[in-house]
Amino acid sequence: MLNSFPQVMTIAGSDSDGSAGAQADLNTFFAREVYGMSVLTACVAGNSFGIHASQALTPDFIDAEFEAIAADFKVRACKTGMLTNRETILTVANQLKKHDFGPLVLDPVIITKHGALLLADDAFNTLKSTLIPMATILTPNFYEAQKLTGIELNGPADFQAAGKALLNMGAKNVMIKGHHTTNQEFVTDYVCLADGQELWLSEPYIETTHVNGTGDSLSACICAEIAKGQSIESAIRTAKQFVHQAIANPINVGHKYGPINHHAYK
Ligand SMILES: Nc1ncnc2c1ncn2[C@@H]1O[C@H](COP(=O)(O)OP(=O)(O)O)[C@@H](O)[C@H]1O
Ligand SMILES: Cc1ncc(COP(=O)(O)OP(=O)(O)O)c(N)n1
Repeated sequence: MLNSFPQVMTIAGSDSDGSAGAQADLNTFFAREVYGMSVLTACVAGNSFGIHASQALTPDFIDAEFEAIAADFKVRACKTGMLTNRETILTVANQLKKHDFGPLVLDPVIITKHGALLLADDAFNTLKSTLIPMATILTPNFYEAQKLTGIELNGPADFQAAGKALLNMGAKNVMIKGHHTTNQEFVTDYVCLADGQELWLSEPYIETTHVNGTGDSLSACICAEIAKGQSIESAIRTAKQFVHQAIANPINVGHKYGPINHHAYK
C-alpha cells in the first residue's frame, strides 16, 4: 500500500541560496510531512550577502505550471510568496479562480528584511483588489501591514486598526508579524480571526543574523497545517513555534545573513 501525504503548493520565487522563497517553503513542507509542489514566479540570484539579480517568469509559463499541477494533483491548500508585478498577480488570481487549490495563505511579500524590493511599486493596488479578497489568511510583516493599510504601527491599538483594515479589504483572517530589533525582549505577532477572536503571540526576541526566510517558512507552515486539517488558530500557533525553534537553533550556512533551521521543531 502506498503512503499518502496531503498535497500542498507554493506560488513563489526561487531563491538560489535556499534560505527563502520556494526553497524555504519546500523545506517547511517536507519538515511538516506534507507533499509540496511549486509554481515558480521568478528566479532570484542571491546568497547570504543579499539579492544580486532577479528574473520574472512569463505569464504563459506560470499558466503552464498551474495547468500541469491542476491536471494531476489534488492540492489541499496553497500559499503565495514573491509575485513580482501586476501581470504575475493577475495570472495567479485567474488560476486560483479557475481551479480549486483549497484555502489560500497569502504572504504579501513586498520587501525582504534587508531592503530588497520583491514587488513592483505599481502592483500594490492589484494585490489589494484581486488577491487579498481571496485570502483565507493574510500574513504581512510589520512593514507590509503599514504599506497595505497606510497605518503607522506604534502600539497595540495600531495593530488592531491595521488588522481590521485588512479584514475590511476581504482577507478572512489576518496575522500581522511584529517588529523585531536588537535589544527587544519579546516579538509579538497580532492575529485577528474570522470569528472575531484576537490573539497576541509572543516569544522571546532572539539575537541572530540567521533569519532569512522566516516569513516564508511561517506562511508555508500555516499552509501545511491547514492541509492536514488543523484549524486556522492551531495552524498559526504551530507555525509560530516552528519558526521560533528554527531561529533559536541556527545552522552554520552562509557567511552573512544565514537561513533558519527547518529541522529544529519536533
Ligand atoms: N529575531 C527574532 N526573534 C524571535 N522571533 C522572530 C525573530 N525574527 C522573526 N521572528 C518571528 O518570525 C516570524 C516571521 O516574521 P518576520 O521575520 O517578521 O517575517 P518576514 O520574513 O515576512 O519579514 C514571526 O512570527 C516573527 O515574530
Ligand atoms: C525568492 C524570494 N522570495 C521571498 C523572499 C523573502 O522571504 P521572506 O521570508 O518574506 O523574508 P526574509 O525573511 O527573507 O526577509 C526572498 N528573499 N526571496
